[in-house]
Amino acid sequence: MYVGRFVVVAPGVGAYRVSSRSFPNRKATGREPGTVTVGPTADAPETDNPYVEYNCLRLTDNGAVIGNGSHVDPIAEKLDLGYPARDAVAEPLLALDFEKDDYDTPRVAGVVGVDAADPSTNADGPGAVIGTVRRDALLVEEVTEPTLVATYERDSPEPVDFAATDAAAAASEAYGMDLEHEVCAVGVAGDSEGGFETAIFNGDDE
Ligand SMILES: NC(=O)c1ncn([C@@H]2O[C@H](COP(=O)(O)O)[C@@H](O)[C@H]2O)c1NC=O
Repeated sequence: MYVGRFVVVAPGVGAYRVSSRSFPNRKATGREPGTVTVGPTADAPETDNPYVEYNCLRLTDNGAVIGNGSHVDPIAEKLDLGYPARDAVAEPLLALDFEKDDYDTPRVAGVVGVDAADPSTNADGPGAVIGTVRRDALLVEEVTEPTLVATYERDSPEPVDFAATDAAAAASEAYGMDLEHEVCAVGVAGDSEGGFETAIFNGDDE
């Protein structure tokens, strides 16, 4: 099955995977501390598609954000400002809406290390929030078990088997899920000092 990009979050751990039919020549790169960017590899054909290069992971003092586009940055900014995680996810998703491409591609996002409703406990974790905006819906919810939402087919949050508890395992487990056209994945998990660890998996031949 092809589901496109997807997020998995659970309390204290999360992963984001790029799967792509149209733009497979991409990788995830940690360009600066606390930020991971998806972008083209050196051999990728040029494109003017505005949706294929973006920050897919941002760490804040109030939670870690993952997602499939430019909404990741304003979600991180709102967490930094102390917004409840539910609102930090919902507002940018609603403002930016689904992508204006040939597929009305939904935006998907997850935050780990948060309380959904009370910003004063955001940094204490280990809660998680997942969200998506589609042409027909805005869905944002707190989760207590591993939950997946994808751009296509599996486009409402649903429980998923996900065993990883650290960042490296989360990235490789998401990359290895039996869903077509895997490209790269990132993982994030709370660490023992109240911060986050992150990992990137660009496939076995990186
Ligand atoms: N975030 C991404 O990595 C991403 N990659 C592709 N898209 C969009 O989704 C469309 C379909 O891409 P694909 O055939 O690879 O699933 C693309 O034309 C582009 O508008 C993306 N936008 C949202 O998922």
